Amino acid sequence: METLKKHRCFDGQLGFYKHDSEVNNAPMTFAVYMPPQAKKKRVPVLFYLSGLTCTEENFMAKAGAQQYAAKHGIALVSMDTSPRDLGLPGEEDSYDFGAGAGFYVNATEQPWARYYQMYDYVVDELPALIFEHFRIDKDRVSIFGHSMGGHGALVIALRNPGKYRSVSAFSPIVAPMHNDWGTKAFSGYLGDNKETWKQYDTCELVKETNSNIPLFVDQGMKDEFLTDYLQPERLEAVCQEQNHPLTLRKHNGYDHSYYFISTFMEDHIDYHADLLLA
Ligand SMILES: N[C@@H](CCC(=O)N[C@@H](CSC=O)C(=O)NCC(=O)O)C(=O)O
Repeated sequence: METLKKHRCFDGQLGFYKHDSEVNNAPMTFAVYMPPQAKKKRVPVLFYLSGLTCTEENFMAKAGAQQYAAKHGIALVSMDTSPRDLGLPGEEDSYDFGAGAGFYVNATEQPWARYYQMYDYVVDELPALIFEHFRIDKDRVSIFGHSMGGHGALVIALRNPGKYRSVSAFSPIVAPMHNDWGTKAFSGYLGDNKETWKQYDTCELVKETNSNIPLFVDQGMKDEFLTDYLQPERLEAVCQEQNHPLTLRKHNGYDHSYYFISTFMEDHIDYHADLLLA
């Protein structure tokens, strides 16, 4: 693991790192914020999954989360949204597929399958690396994310009952099987058999999961992607039908940006802190 840069931040330390990912067969970058409490003891950790086009830095630079993580004594981890610079055909052609758009799936289609194993990366490989190198309590782990990363966080929590203490999302893509972002990604990474897509679709998983983990979601009602890509009404309907616990807060006037995310970041960190520090 190579340290790229470090910054003191709210009396803790924010570091940017690079390592050779075994599951992705490629170098990956990630960031870790260690709160001041970690100087003396192991701390819980909150993983953040970013949206389309993001690297690990968007969240650390724009979300304003470190001040709340420092207050509660929680570590934050963010990671790049895909491997990069692989030279694959089409890798850089669009913002919603290939580099910056891994969709947190394990690709099965060529040429992506060898490199785009982002589900396994987030669920297994990166946590193992983090637990080895940082003073973190591996039994107190939560997850959240934004947009494509909100989709990733919800899917990962629903598919891994007991692994995460809590999950939340800003403006998540809750039904990728039913919009152009999701169908483009899933057909490219997973192929045409839609049965294989269901394991990565939050609304489908709510019907099947053994997990009863509550879903905490914030959505801006002036979000430019609301109707065509985010479709929170689908999550509302399926959670009601399945009696799955959901808190969906709708915020008038807010868009899809990090201005929205930073506005409600304190609520999300407080929510996770309640469960991580219980
Ligand atoms: N049209 C834009 C789309 C990219 C975009 O809006 N990305 C969002 C996430 S969208 C869903 O996953 C984002 O978080 N951007 C980074 C940021 O710092 O705001 C484009 O072409 O870039």
